Amino acid sequence: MEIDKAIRESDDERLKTKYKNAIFVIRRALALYSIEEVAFSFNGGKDSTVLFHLLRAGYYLHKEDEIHANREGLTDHVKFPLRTIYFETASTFTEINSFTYETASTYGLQMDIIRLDFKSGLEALLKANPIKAIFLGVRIGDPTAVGQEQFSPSSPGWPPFMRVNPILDWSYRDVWAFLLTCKVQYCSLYDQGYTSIGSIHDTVPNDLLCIHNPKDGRRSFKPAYLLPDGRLERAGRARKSSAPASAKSSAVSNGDINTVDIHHNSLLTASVIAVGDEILSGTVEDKLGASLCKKLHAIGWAVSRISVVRNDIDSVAEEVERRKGSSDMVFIYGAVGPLHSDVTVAGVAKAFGVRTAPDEEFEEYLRHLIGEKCTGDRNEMAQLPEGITELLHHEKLLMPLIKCLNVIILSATNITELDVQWDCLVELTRHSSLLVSEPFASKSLTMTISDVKAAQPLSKLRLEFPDLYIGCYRESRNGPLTVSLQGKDQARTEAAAEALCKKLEPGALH
Ligand SMILES: Cc1cc2nc3c(=O)[nH]c(=O)nc-3n(C[C@H](O)[C@H](O)[C@H](O)COP(=O)(O)O)c2cc1C
Ligand SMILES: Nc1ncnc2c1ncn2[C@@H]1O[C@H](COP(=O)(O)OP(=O)(O)OP(=O)(O)O)[C@@H](O)[C@H]1O
Ligand SMILES: [Mg+2]
Repeated sequence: MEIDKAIRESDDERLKTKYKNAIFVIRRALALYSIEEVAFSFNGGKDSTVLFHLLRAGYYLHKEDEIHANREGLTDHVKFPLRTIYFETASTFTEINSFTYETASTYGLQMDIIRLDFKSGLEALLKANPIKAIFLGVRIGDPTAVGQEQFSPSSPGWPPFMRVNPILDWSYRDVWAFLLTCKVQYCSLYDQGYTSIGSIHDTVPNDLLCIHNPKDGRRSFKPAYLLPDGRLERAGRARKSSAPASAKSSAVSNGDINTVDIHHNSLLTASVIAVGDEILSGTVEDKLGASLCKKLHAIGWAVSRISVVRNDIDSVAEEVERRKGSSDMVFIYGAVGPLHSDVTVAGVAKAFGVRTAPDEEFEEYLRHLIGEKCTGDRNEMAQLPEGITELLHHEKLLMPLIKCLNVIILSATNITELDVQWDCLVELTRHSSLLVSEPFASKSLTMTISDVKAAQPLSKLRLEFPDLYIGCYRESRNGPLTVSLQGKDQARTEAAAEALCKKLEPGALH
């Protein structure tokens, strides 16, 4: 079997391991389900092309075992019997379409072309066929991989089947190592700078592969397998899902996968998460949370929640998962480092459903900082969430800041370190408008009247100024009551202060 032979003859040990594991998953599925009960979801993309050849190899090996044939007994051209499903839409690239059809004809695939959306199409397919498991070319780092394992039942609300993901743990580099080692055909778009292919409406060649010809000013693109950093595979794709709370996601073709075009007029919200058993036991007092709130407020951000969680991956993951969806930005600190209790980075990875993987760039920084003690694969600190991490460098920082989509991991352990990291962050994100927001216009009034007397005028004020935040606090039960008025419009805050003064009896204001 030519695929199996090509991998066996290769000296790429990593590829061999990935291949072996994927074949194991495929053979496991073929042992669990009959051929009529499995299907292969093929869309002509690079990942499904890899999966297709793995399935051919896996099926061949499975068959070989099943009939106890010697190698001569089975020819290389064992017919591929898996039902293959292709969801075709009007917005599919013609190159993808023709590659899919050509592959089907070359290998004699029994292909079902479905022209419905995924869910309805799968419902119809399952009604008409006894399918129990579907092979997919989903990889960790794909947005759709969140929470998936090699065998994952379909989501609630979807028709029931097992999703089988043999290449879930493959990296971008592994995919290209496989396609090139096995010398198999792939869709021509990948030779034109496309690195991940969606619909014609949301996909462009990856700018990181762009070459400018200085003579005629023309742009051309290098092939996909030359992309130096696989984490930027989706840089040619428009961002869709998981946009932060009030951020308007935008198509990105500038190579920065994490760029988010924040809508300036809306109120931006942040969550702050501290990680530390010692804070929860009262051994250590958390000062960073309050400082971060002050800093965020000063640049016009509203902090919607500050929480403290235990040094435990699941506790961190659970909190980050909740906050990353409800806030525009999440700031997390504590438990960053190489100790057993330093679980923040892993927790963030888990919240995004990605694994942690060694980051060469980060490792280089660590090497400078801690020298040779920091060795390749044993260096836990160099493991960062794969596919979603951006390192923010600043000359004043010994280590770059870690940004995972809308979560910023701060390594500061005290106020002085936090001040430095914060200033660098603000400076770094100034031009990308990441943190830019209208500052708050605030006004404070101190009143000497009782809460009972203040209640009614304040209630009325709230109805008149629903666009403002009206807060009250007192430093002691018998002391004065401070009313704070905050909004994004100076004139409105002034007007509210004036309106409140009018509502109060003379002398009530301090
Ligand atoms: C065979 C197959 C099975 C799928 N099963 C699920 C599922 O169980 N749950 C789910 O949320 N999405 C499921 N999807 C949808 C994908 O997760 C995802 O939305 C789609 O592949 C993304 O394509 P897009 O980037 O073009 O939107 C399935 C898709 C296919 C093709
Ligand atoms: N239109 C479709 N028809 C059939 N299967 C699909 C379709 N879209 C996605 N899939 C399944 O989902 C998997 C993941 O899709 P994804 O777009 O991430 O990968 P790909 O298309 O194979 O490669 P690329 O990342 O280069 O686009 C595919 O490998 C395939 O199994
Ligand atoms: Mg694709």
